[in-house]
Amino acid sequence: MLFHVRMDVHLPADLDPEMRADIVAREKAYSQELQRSGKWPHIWRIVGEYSNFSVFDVESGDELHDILSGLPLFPYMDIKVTPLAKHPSKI
Ligand SMILES: O=C(O)CC1=CCC(=O)O1
Repeated sequence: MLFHVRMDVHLPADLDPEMRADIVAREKAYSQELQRSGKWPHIWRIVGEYSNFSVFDVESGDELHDILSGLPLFPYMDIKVTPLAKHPSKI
């Protein structure tokens, strides 16, 4: 199943810089592992925002929920998930 996901990151301005760097580094490693596995085939920066558009290719909504809730940045994100289906005009 394919899901389109928008993630908006809201890190507190007063977050300790070392903690911030640690969370961002762990987020990158977590994300890149899922990209290598094929479960996270697209991630795009939204120009001018600390946000991304991503596409996930997973077995179920439950699997996606587990992946998203495991993101190190999850406590600092607003996330909007849109399930995708085949478009009838797609060639
Ligand atoms: O920077 C972001 O958009 C948040 C994020 C998700 C995966 C990642 O590596 O960074």
